[in-house]
Amino acid sequence: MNQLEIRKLTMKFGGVTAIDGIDLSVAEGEIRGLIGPNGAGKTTLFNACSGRYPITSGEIIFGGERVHGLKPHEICRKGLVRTFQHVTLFKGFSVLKNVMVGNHLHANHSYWGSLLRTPRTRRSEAESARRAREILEFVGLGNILDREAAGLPHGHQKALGIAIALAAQPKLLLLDEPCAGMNNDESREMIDLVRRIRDTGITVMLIEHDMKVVMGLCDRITVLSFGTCIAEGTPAEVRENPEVREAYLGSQANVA
Ligand SMILES: Nc1ncnc2c1ncn2[C@@H]1O[C@H](COP(=O)(O)OP(=O)(O)OP(=O)(O)O)[C@@H](O)[C@H]1O
Repeated sequence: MNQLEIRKLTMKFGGVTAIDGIDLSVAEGEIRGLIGPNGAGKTTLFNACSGRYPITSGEIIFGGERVHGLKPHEICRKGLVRTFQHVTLFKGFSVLKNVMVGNHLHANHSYWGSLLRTPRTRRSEAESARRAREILEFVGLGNILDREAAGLPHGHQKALGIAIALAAQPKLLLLDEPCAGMNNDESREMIDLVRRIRDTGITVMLIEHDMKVVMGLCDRITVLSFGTCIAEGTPAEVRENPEVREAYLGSQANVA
């Protein structure tokens, strides 16, 4: 079943058409890659799906429900959760606290409960800490719970960004360049993490410029160019597609 259906989506910024009538569907349980030369519209598509920017026209259907027009936190609560290319952490907080803040979205305590620290709130906070530990264990940061987020190496910051997103209990996770700026070892760990996330039943759509990562990790790939979808298929199909090769000619990226 398709979990995400984007129909005739158009996104305009003043005179610039960043997305021009795109149709795209993502099946439950797949890892989908979104690639394309600089300025193709990839980030704009993520921003549209997550409610960051209002859409100009078209529809975004998630789990059978229209989500365009909803606020970012409402979309997030429905299970469509994104990470950012540049990790946004609460720098002064510990690793654990960062994930607990992410958890808060689904926490089961009221404003007054938080203020008065009622027994129910304390139970709920303990549960939130337990879940945060579990998620951090899962992403490989279980041994640095008390470290301050600001001082973490790049690979760990990226993993923490994903842990925060996982705390929001996604059904579909949008990952913006998960391997950007990583060395080979960090990239390998990230690829393994994305696969394990999918194995827990979460669908993944990711933007990534590193073709080795995209081709090795994704079940299917959608290729954007100048705001339109020029190809979609398995990594092998996309690699052989002449239009895709043409779109990348002259750019630094190589559809290896
Ligand atoms: N907030 C905005 N205001 C004006 N123009 C924008 C805005 N966001 C994106 N654009 C324009 O929309 C087009 C698509 O940009 P977008 O960032 O989505 O591309 P991209 O495929 O993510 O590129 P990159 O790989 O370089 O990140 C570009 O021409 C960009 O300048």
